Amino acid sequence: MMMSKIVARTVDLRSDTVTKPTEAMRAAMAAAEVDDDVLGTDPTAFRLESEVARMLCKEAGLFVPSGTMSNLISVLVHCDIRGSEVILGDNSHIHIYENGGISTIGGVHPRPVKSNEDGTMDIGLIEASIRDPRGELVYPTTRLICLENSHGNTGGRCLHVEYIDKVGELAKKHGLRLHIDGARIFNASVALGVPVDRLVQPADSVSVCLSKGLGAPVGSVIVGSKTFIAKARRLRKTLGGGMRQVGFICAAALVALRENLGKLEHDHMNAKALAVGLNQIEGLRVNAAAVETNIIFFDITEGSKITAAELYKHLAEHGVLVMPEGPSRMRIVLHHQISSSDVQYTLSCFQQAFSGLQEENGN
Ligand SMILES: Cc1ncc(COP(=O)(O)O)c(C=O)c1O
Ligand SMILES: C[C@@H](O)[C@H](N)C(=O)O
Repeated sequence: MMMSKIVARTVDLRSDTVTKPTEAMRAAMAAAEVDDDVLGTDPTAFRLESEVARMLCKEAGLFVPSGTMSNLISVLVHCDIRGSEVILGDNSHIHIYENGGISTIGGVHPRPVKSNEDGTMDIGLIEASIRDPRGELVYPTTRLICLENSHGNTGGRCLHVEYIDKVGELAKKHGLRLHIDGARIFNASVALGVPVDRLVQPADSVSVCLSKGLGAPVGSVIVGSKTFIAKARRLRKTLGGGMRQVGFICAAALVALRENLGKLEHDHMNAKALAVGLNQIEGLRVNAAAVETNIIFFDITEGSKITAAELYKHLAEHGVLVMPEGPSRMRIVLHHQISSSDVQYTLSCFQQAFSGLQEENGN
């Protein structure tokens, strides 16, 4: 009878969304002061919204159940007139991983521009994509530009403050708004050594995920002007995102902000160490130099006798969980619940897979 292997250790590298609440978060949740957030009287939600707005130097904040909803609300508030169009990266999370919600729910037309390998879009291409108002009889109307920082699908690359400033100037020149999908904005801030408020200074709105690298169990906060946030609050209710005693989950997010912001740099160091180690394994290809934050994409190279399926199975059997991204491509995301020892263990599992499995395949 085939005995299933007892997994001695689990190293969950699928995403930074997989973290479990810490004891401090659980204690804060249990003790949270709560009230009805739809009626605007949950004191812990207000504390979290105020803290995130303060950190990003924006007038106000709004707690939202997910990053997807925070992006949807932000785009729909900025593009509240029929026929609106948003310029965004063709490899951005909003364009790829949010079910086209801005169009299917919001009726907003996407105007995708090529996402470069560093997560940027060429400024010239952005400007060339802005609709000429003289063609308003036939064209959609450009109203918004969306950036993503750090940029998930290009491997957690950071958009530099000079670039964001230039896009902000372009938006202002053309009377457009700028939204930043800042699901991992704190990762970018730490990696660049730029204060987070400076990094988002030109943005009219930012969505910040607390449930990613910061390790909160749930939630995002949108920040922007008081007027913008008032409209966002109403749209949140329309979308069913207005919840009652959210103070329970906001309390955990406050702990995450307090306790985990300082751990992001260690996540980045772990990611770099793992990327360098993986790149030394024959049969794997990693652009270790491009690993700036907590995300690693790697490919199984041509000629490697090991398939992605075999590697995935071998890793899973040893408790290492990664995210398949294609026939020969996978993703690893580091977070505060991955230790340096986990990194070494993971590397040894990869090394064993390539040496062990390739022997099995008669290499
Ligand atoms: C860059 C980026 N934006 C937005 C989201 C959406 O966040 P959520 O999963 O909370 O909807 C994610 C991932 O989940 C993301 O990686
Ligand atoms: C896959 C994507 O939706 C998610 N934000 C992640 O990075 O895991």
